[in-house]
Amino acid sequence: MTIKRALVSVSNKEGIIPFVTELVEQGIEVISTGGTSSLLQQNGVKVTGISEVTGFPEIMDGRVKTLHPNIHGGLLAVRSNSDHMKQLEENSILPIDLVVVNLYPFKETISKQDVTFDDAIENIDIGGPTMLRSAAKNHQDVAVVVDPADYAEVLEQIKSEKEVTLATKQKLAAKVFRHTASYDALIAEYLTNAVGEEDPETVTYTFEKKQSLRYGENPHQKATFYKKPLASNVSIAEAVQVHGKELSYNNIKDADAALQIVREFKQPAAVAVKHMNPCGVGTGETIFEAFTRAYEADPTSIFGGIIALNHEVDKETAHKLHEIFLEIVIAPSFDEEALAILTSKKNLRLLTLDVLGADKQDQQITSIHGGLLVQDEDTLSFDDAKITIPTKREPTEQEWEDLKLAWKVVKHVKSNAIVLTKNQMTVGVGAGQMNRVGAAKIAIEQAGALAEGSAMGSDAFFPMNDTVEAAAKAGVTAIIQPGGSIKDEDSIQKADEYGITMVFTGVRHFKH
Ligand SMILES: NC(=O)c1ncn([C@@H]2O[C@H](COP(=O)(O)O)[C@@H](O)[C@H]2O)c1NC=O
Repeated sequence: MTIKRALVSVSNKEGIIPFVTELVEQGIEVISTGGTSSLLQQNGVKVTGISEVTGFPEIMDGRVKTLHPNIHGGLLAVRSNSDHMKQLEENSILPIDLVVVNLYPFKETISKQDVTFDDAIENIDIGGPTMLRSAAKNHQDVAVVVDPADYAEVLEQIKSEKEVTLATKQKLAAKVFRHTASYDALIAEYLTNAVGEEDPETVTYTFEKKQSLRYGENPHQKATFYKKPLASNVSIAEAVQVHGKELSYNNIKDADAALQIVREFKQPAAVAVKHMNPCGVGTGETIFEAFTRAYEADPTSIFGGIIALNHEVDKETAHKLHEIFLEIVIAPSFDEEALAILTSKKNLRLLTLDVLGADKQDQQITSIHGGLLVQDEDTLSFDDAKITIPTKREPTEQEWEDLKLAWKVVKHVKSNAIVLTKNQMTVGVGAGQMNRVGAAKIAIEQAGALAEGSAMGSDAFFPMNDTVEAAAKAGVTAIIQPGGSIKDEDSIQKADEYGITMVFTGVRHFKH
């Protein structure tokens, strides 16, 4: 169907002048609203003002300008329905065949630091989505363009065929409903937060495509990486890749895990992650010291690992990183020499991110088959107020340091989790076991001789005293765990028997 009349009303005016100029050159009548029409006319493009069509002025600061039967009748009439066409005629309404609309910048408005509630509300577009929806519903007869990136294709078709193909109109309509749904989702989220509704009856999250991925967890799985529209937290989605191969699906998940761990530390810290679990965590006076410890924690598992560091990478650290095969190094920055050293590895992915930036309390969304689970993120770290020491012996200063490290790390290890630490590094990590003593045995075995004099962290309480027994036999001298088992007394007695000091945190850190 030949395109004879178009309606153009855009907030993002990028590319609109040449596009509409060409539409007019194709003999199309263009109707336009206030700001859009002024811009076009100033640039010599002849358009019909919206009020000439509606017979109404634009009122209430633009709240009502296109919301009129002369517009929506022209958009919604089914051209093959003789009744619809008769009604158009009876009411002197002319059909509109092409709609070019993009919306008030709600996302950009709410991302401003000093945005007021009134400002946000005023940037909720009403007339725009209404036209988009009318046109998209009637896409068989009407072409609808919401994204300036589609101007070229639409123009090309109009120039060669005087119309837009049904296939393109269908594609554009689907894009419109994705767009309006996403637009409304952001408004819903903003208002839901504003009124403090914590358990809404429906959730409508929206995410924007960050990149297509070559494949998912395995090569036969398709995958895409989507990000939140507004960056509020320190996220791998906001990291800048300065070198190396494209990130893979597994890289993104592992880097996210590494980031969450390294953010636990203010002093220089390095984290090596494999398959979502830390295989080595080290802290130190310098980032070199920290990374050396993270490496020595488990020189085998770090191979092919993801490294997150919370301070700038210097030359010395870069040399050390360069010696190993790694997938990713993520840090706040790399100094010039470090960058020169690390970029000599063609495939090594280097990412920069303000690792220690501020985070908002966020929600964690996990998908299951047929549903979603939503919870607050586990942001609790060390809660001094809940700490008790039920054993006879209290930790020494050194033991406290080791215990705190074990507690910070074990929180990020898949349950059941046991972590052994000693002198600012992890020496054993037992992850994802179906029983706690099994996780302890793995951590102890990995630590070998380093288990002697180490501290043990457990993500949840000990249901029996067998883990304390295993720890004692390996030479562990201090334990930190939530407490709260009905058999706590057995574990306390066992610890006292071996002279082990035990700290109860009163907080559990399951991670499934
Ligand atoms: N209220 C209405 O009737 C209405 N009709 C179109 N708009 C929006 O007004 C904007 C364009 O305005 P202008 O052409 O005045 O710059 C577009 O983003 C469009 O989506 C409207 N504004 C908001 O609701």
